[in-house]
Amino acid sequence: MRTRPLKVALLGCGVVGSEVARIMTTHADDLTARIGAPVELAGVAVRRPGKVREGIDPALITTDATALVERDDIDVVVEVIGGIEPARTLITTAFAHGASVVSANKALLAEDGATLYEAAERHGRDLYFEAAVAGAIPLIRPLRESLAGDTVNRVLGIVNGTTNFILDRMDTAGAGYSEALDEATALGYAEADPTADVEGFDAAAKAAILAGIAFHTRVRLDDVHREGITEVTSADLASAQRMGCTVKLLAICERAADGRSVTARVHPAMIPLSHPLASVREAYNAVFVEAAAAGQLMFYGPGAGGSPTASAVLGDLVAVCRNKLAGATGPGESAYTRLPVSPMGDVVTRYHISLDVADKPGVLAQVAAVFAEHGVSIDTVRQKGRPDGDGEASLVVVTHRARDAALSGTVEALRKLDTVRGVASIMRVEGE
Ligand SMILES: NC(=O)C1=CN([C@@H]2O[C@H](COP(=O)(O)OP(=O)(O)OC[C@H]3O[C@@H](n4cnc5c(N)ncnc54)[C@H](OP(=O)(O)O)[C@@H]3O)[C@@H](O)[C@H]2O)C=CC1
Ligand SMILES: N[C@@H](CC=O)C(=O)O
Repeated sequence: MRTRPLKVALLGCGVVGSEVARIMTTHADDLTARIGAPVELAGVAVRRPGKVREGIDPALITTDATALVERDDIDVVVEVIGGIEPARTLITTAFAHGASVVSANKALLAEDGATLYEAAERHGRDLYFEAAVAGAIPLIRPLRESLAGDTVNRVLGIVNGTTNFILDRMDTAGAGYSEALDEATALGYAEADPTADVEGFDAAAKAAILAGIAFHTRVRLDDVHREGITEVTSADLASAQRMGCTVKLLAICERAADGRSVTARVHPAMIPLSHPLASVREAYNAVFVEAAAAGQLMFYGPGAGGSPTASAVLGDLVAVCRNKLAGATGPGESAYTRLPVSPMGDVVTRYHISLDVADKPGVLAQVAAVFAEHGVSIDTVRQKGRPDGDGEASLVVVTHRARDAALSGTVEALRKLDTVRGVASIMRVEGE
């Protein structure tokens, strides 16, 4: 057992960072035993130095994060500031000054992971980021290490706790959208700017990271088709219930059948209540991984919040410290293939479309003809006249599997029909 402690610089002491610091203190002996050397918190960089931070020696607090990562005695930098800058520069500076890095920063990894991977490799340091995807759930390491000998074909799941919490509250408790978002924010699930959650940016960043690692290629945030939950209404949830479904924000990353391209997308989708993802409640996440030899694997657990995320950070910290003592580094950048990312139009799935139409003879045939012209086959149709007798009816069409581009063409043509007064909602149907 080495007695000289490994020194850790903590960048950020908010929801996640404060829990990392707490566990480092309360579990110091266990961490020492697992690593083979003590770990010491050598400095904590924050924006507001005057804020009271329970359990943290005020002498460790600094607002000069750059000076902290430039210290030559720092062994590991834990970056839990978030955002692109200054996080990116601080991480690359840390590598240059001899430290390995543990980060929870999915936004940065999805935006510019290549720069970080390259800097880590050039300086012979570790970059670990288990906490960046799906909170406490071990997912990055299984993909990077356990499944390294297999071929992953699909990754599908719920990877954003905030939006799952909101949809769950709206669906099961009849809560309003804003009320549920406020609750998720108070519980520490939401990003500093919750737009990242509700508009799907956070899930898209995670999808980019997952697709990159799963398919050994490079997928950036801009490559991921993204739709958030801001347009999901209680009418959508009620419609889903009538179909024996619920609505979830899904991240879906797929390798094409010929193995020559990939797709990555994030959008709300209806899934049957019998599907395991339908019972993922509150801020929990769940991810299915389908691999050629392993078959289907499911990963489930708390997807957000200070303590679950700190668990993943601490797991990485132990691994990185062990590597450091062994004079080694863990698995690095795995983007050894260059698979193109296909556009959303190439995705094939099913759709649930709600239309407001004129309630008169021939309308159904007219609508059906538009679907047929675009090669989109209809599975079921449900028409309901309005009780207020305003001459309009609600028409719900569920399609068979079709290309997204064909569905977009269909909807565009439907909007041009005089008898179609409006397209109330379009939602993909997954998991059947
Ligand atoms: N919350 C969660 O459930 C999860 C979060 N993450 C990721 O973890 C990271 C941190 O998230 P979270 O803890 O929720 O965020 P918070 O906003 O709660 O904390 C951010 C921390 O960073 C500090 N900070 C911000 N800017 C600077 C700067 N320029 N220099 C020094 N310190 C700075 C803040 O200081 P101050 O305290 O003074 O304001 C604060 O302590 C993000 O990348 C997030 O995406 C990942 C998984 C789950
Ligand atoms: N805001 C994120 C936090 C964890 O990554 C979420 O809600 O999932």
